[in-house]
Amino acid sequence: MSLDRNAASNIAKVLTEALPYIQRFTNKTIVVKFGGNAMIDQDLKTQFARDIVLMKLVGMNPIVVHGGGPQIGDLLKRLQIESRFVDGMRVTDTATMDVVEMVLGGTVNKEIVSLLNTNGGKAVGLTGKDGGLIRAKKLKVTQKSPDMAKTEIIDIGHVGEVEHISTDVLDMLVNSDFIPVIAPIGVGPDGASYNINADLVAGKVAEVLKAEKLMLLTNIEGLLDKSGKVLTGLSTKQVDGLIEDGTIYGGMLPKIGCALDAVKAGVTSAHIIDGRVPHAVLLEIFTDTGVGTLITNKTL
Ligand SMILES: Nc1ncnc2c1ncn2[C@@H]1O[C@H](COP(=O)(O)OP(=O)(O)O)[C@@H](O)[C@H]1O
Ligand SMILES: CC(=O)N[C@@H](CCC(=O)OP(=O)(O)O)C(=O)O
Repeated sequence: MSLDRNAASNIAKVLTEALPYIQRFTNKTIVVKFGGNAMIDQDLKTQFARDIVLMKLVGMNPIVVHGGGPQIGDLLKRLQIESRFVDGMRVTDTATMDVVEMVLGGTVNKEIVSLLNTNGGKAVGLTGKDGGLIRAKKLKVTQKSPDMAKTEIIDIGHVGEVEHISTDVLDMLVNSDFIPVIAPIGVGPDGASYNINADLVAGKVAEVLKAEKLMLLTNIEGLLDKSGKVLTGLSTKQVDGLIEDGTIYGGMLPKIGCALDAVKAGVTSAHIIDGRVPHAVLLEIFTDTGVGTLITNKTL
């Protein structure tokens, strides 16, 4: 392919305009969570892969953590296994855990690895079991009793929370110019598998790697208020209020929770952005004001 002089000149202009942003983020770790809901369109997936490869080629260190909730849901349906969620977490019995491991560690992880590789990257896929990457323990979920008189612990099965992230395998891959692609499956001390919400894994990975940015790509413009306006720059107290009055519910609960935790733990900024927008990742990096919902320690 060869470009005419005008087109080449436009590209040169765009590239030089990108230079300050590239310099700002060179050698910085950027954790990108690719949500299952943002993963449904083939063109978007390819654009996502090209964005990540470009980030790597210009010297940033992208780490991909992926979800796959809708993809797990599809296979469960085909197998006629019922599924339900509590506070954004899938209740995971043993049969469901097998499906989760198959879909996240198998189909979805390998599809993203393959897309990154066919677009010029060097990606390696991992679950939390590989290299002891994610040590997990059972997540305890509490709920108010129907009469609201007491708080009860409810059992949602093989759902985990991150206890420890081992950076050894990630450091090794990043130092050899690989792009790690992480499926959110944790391992207990006895080798048991745990299903972990992908946002929570992305947040913890960003924390332990002291990432510059945590980007959570989803299927909505950002955190919205009741009238549908994108909210940004929120304090912890404001977020608590929005949870209490029901503005934040379901899958947005772990997302906002891990964004706040990551920033409190030293990640410079966390962003909830619309993965349905073409090149959402690059738009975030190359825009001063950012897109979607931004959380920084200035706002907490
Ligand atoms: N206040 C809110 N603003 C935006 N989305 C919200 C809000 N509260 C709940 N949600 C829901 O959270 C969803 C995003 O979470 P989820 O479906 O788990 O996405 P992902 O698969 O990307 O992790 C949105 O599509 C929306 O239905
Ligand atoms: C415990 C729990 O809910 N785990 C999630 C893991 C996948 C995920 O988080 O996928 P998204 O990012 O696409 O929602 C699940 O089973 O759906």
